[in-house]
Amino acid sequence: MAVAKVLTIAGSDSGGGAGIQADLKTFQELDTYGMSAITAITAQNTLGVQSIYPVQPEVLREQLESVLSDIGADVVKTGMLVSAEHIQVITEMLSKYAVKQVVIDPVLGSTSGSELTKKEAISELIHTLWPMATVVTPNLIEAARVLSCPPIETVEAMEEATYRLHELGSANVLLKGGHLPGDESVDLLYDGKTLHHFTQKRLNGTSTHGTGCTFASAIAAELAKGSSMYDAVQTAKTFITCSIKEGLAIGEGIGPVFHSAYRRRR
Ligand SMILES: Nc1ncnc2c1ncn2[C@@H]1O[C@H](COP(=O)(O)OP(=O)(O)OP(=O)(O)O)[C@@H](O)[C@H]1O
Ligand SMILES: Cc1ncc(COP(=O)(O)O)c(N)n1
Repeated sequence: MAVAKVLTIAGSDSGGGAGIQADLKTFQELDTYGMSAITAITAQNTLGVQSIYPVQPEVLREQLESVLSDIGADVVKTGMLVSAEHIQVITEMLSKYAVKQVVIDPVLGSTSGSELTKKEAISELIHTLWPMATVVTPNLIEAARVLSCPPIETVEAMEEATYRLHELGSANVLLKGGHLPGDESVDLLYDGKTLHHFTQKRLNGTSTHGTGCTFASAIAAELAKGSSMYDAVQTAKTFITCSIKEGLAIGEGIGPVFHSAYRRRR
């Protein structure tokens, strides 16, 4: 049986809501074959990130070499990148194996406030990996940090930021508005020509741990199956909206989204 293959390069979240675990669950729910290369092991739960143990860049390189030299990937998706050295390994391996589609979720920190990618690595990310992306999926905080601009708090400021982010060289920009003040969550997709708005009434669910990882992974899975960028984002939007609506009230802190909710929807 032919199957679309998706590789995530990200950190492990022991709590299972974000990172590698969220990515693999999402790939599976969308009928693709998921693989992983781990950048760091985090001890993490719904209350926050207790500790972070980066893997050596060489260990990351070996995982990528093993997977890409044998199985290959229709799409590679990245999350927590840790450091400039890890980013250098990733760009080198994506070039070596001529990976055609790359989804970059520029995870800089966790919602609970822990730094997941070092500040000094942002410039490496922007100058090397970012221009290789089929699509980048920053949230509003990440976008403001990458652009060194004031907080993005309106749809107009989001539009302006999207145009500026596109100048950094990715084929598409998907700016996520989950943190936008107001009663709508607006995401913008820009391919250098057309700007699309994906608007969703803000859901009140409090189990939102892993929304960003899950959303980017759903886009990656749909692209791997051959969808256009617009259709991939449309399906990913439905996937994340269902997952937030059915978010899980587990743990003492911010619960995870429910990755099976899209499959179980009526
Ligand atoms: N309360 C909400 N209601 C509806 N959609 C939401 C809500 N929060 C996030 N989303 C959607 O979830 C997706 C992820 O967006 P968000 O801006 O939360 O990413 P993120 O900040 O990277 O996620 P994370 O919280 O995992 O770090 C986007 O499509 C966004 O519109
Ligand atoms: C390993 C890993 N990757 C990404 C996130 C971001 O997810 P969130 O912002 O929902 O905490 C995380 N907490 N942990």
